[in-house]
Amino acid sequence: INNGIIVHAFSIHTALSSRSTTSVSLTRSNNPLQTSLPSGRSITTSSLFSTNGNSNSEISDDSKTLLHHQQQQQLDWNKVGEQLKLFWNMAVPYFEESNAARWLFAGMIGLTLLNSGVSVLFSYLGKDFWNALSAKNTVEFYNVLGKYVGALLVGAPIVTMYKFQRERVAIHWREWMTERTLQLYEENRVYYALERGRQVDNPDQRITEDVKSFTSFSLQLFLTIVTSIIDLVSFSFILYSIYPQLFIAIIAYAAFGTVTTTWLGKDLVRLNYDQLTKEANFRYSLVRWRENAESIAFYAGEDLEGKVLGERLKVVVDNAREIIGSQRNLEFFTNGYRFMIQLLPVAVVAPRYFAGAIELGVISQSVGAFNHILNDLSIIVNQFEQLSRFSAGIDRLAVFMEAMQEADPDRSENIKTLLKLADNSNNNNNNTDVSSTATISSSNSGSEIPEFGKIDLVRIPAIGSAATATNGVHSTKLASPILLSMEHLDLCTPDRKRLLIRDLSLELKEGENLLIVGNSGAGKSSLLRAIAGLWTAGNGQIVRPADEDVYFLPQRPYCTLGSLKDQLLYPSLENMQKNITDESEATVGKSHILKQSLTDQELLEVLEKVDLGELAARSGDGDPIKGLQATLDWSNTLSLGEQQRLAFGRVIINAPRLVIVDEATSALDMVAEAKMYNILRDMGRKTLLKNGSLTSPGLTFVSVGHRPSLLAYHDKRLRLNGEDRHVLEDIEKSSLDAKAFNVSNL
Ligand SMILES: Nc1ncnc2c1ncn2[C@@H]1O[C@H](COP(=O)(O)OP(=O)(O)OP(=O)(O)O)[C@@H](O)[C@H]1O
Repeated sequence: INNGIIVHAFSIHTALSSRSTTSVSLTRSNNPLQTSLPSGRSITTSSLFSTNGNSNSEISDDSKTLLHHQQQQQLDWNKVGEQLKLFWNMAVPYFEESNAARWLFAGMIGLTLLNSGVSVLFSYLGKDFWNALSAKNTVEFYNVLGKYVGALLVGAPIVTMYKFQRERVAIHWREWMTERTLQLYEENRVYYALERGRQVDNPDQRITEDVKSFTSFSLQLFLTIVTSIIDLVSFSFILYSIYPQLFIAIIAYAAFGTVTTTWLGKDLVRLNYDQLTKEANFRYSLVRWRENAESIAFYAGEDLEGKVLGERLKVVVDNAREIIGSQRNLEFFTNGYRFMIQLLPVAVVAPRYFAGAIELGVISQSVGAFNHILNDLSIIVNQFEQLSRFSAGIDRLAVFMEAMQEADPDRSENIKTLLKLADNSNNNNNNTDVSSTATISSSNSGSEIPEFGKIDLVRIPAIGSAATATNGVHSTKLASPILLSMEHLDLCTPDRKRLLIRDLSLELKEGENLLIVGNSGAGKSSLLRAIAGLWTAGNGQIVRPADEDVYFLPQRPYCTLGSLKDQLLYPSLENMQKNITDESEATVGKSHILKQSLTDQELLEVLEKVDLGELAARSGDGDPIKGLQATLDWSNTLSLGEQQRLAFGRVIINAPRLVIVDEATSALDMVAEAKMYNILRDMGRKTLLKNGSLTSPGLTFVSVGHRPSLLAYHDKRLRLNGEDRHVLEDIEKSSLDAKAFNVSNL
């Protein structure tokens, strides 16, 4: 049918020519080289005829904020101003900050102007071409043909470079914006706050797809508007000079098209927004399945997983069906609207042609000019679907930016400065002084406990002035200083609905190791989260060493993507130990700089100490040094016990002052557990210096655990019994031998 309409348009063209004119094909392209043909050109109509396959169709999940925004996702003209402001705030920082951006952009504008110039040039050449042809003026025909070829040689590279430059800007902008967003996401543990606070769905999707479509479509839209304005001015002159009445016809037709399209497509914005979310939910289920493949296989849970996936797929497909239904309704109109463009100007001008007032070339030129102008005036008609997706994308990005800002209250209050300041506030979470940390935003609904505020977390700067650092051990003649203290600590869950610990005060000197025990759910791990600064809801104060001096050993160690060596150094980076003075220090923060420089041989000794001596050789097919560089899927390759021992190896390498151990030996037998704790205790031993003074212990640890055997390695025990009941007591070493393995002792 589509072709039929084109053929029909052809025959009209042929009929217009009183002499036998050659038929030419109709093209729809934004390529100005083609616009001289008596056909419709369109920068934008091509998108209407594309398959509308949503290339950026993904994203995810469910949250209150999301629902709220979805409800707002109707095409609402009052919202347009708000959206424009959001767009401006997110787009401007790039051009204000990056010099390269301004140059690239200027190049693109220059090429856009040239591109439009080529359009106009070909419009005139086209007119002459058709006139010569219809007049059978051979000399003039070959003359125009020659000019045509010359113009092609100049025009073709311009058109090519114009597109290339546009893509260059899009990639550069995307890189800049993704880096900024990632920086905001990782700073001050915002990624953790967002995850726990469940403020936004699928940040991964927002950082990848939403940023990408934001930058590329913004440019496309901008260029469409610029070329439309240039076209409008240049072709209006042409058209007006041909026949002023055509001008009035165009304005009326474009206004009619815009109003009708907006009305027909009003549901598409919301549907596109939903589609992004639903696609991502579907994809996320598959990722979760992959990540938990073994557990699901043990449970034989594939039926259930398959059912969940099937349900999510159905939701995706149902929404997609609604979208194509809406698109169909919209396209009934837009396709007809577009084909009318071919006929309308010819119908208006034809009587003058039949009367002999104008030549065929003038008709051809008027069709071209009419098409240009109408397309310029019909941006909304032609781009409606893309605009609706773009609008949904702007909203998703803005919600994300706002959530990142809320997750870290010290940040600037508006998106524009947020994006700009991201660079300057780099790594401020690694300050050693008192600093606020990521706040878990609460949903602020339900029964919050009103009197609780924020726990004050004080990070003591690393020793350096009062005592001398020597390989992670410092000496002092004074009594051991306090390493960890809590004062009147009240700890709530992040939603502030439950009080887990009330009025806890304790002091832990260097070298004094603390064991935290209590029933499941009593708040043991939560207390560790508060020490880490992950949970801040409550009252009171926690004083502890700076981030670079604290190391956390969770029950399930995280294995990073990378080599065996990367696993050992984690979270330090390999090159950090080699060159800590270069610019990398500025970008990765102190806690990622190793305090000691270790050779591969020394790393192998560390593996030996944690009973993983053969792991390197095994991974390197017999060559342990090669094994250190081996990259495997470590979390699925190593057993949990091996991963836990590897984590103790990390402690040796990272040489912290305070280690927080959260059931980190749960997968080990008693002998291995003893070995790991003895490593920690050895690192904590005081040594006698030549001047007669004792060094302070190099390492202190706080453990959470259920096993009675753990008592032997600790000096104090904190028993949490829920809410305001807790007991802190010294562990009597003398009484341990007999009771150590008696469960009731805990
Ligand atoms: N993000 C959260 N929001 C609200 N409540 C939470 C959150 N995370 C954990 N909790 C609740 O806080 C309580 C304390 O959890 P925590 O992990 O500290 O227990 P635990 O004493 O370490 O238990 P276990 O010995 O089983 O590991 C639990 O009841 C848990 O359900």
